[in-house]
Amino acid sequence: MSPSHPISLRPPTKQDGTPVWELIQRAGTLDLNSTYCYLLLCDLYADTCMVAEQHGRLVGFVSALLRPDNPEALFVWQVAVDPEARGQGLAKRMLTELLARPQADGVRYVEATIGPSNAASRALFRSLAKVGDCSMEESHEQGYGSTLFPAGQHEDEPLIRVGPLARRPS
Ligand SMILES: CC(=O)NCC[C@H](N)C(=O)O
Repeated sequence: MSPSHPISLRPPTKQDGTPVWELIQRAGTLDLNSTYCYLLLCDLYADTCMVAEQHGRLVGFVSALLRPDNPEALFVWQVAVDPEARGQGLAKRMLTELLARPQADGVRYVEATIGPSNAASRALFRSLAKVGDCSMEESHEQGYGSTLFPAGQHEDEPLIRVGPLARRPS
């Protein structure tokens, strides 16, 4: 896709569920969840999810939720960019715009689990920490170790925590 076509961002709707599933397949770097899971995220968690469209085609997706045990923490589940839309800062743009939503007003920490093979995501969160002038911590204890997955099926997913983010002026 030529970079000349503008990319627009918006909250998802349930109609995006299958195109998101197809995007995650194309991205090839994330756990492919069920179509139902993406339908549910796009429908019930739209306030903290984002889709990116270019020329009518889905090229980016972020799924996230406010942690039930700590509403000040936004847990970012997946960040996906279509291979043809990479190199334009789209992942950072989606995350930044997600954090700018009113629903994210109380967010002080951004969390995610990132495996060693997902260098792009790790760099994204390191960049978020730099822009936010805050720290990025990593915890294997609070993440999801490979032993929690079926034997040999998954790499470690240590928890990454960026924050504290500055409070936005009300
Ligand atoms: C931030 C991010 O994309 N994490 C991925 C977690 C996990 N491997 C998944 O794909 O759901």
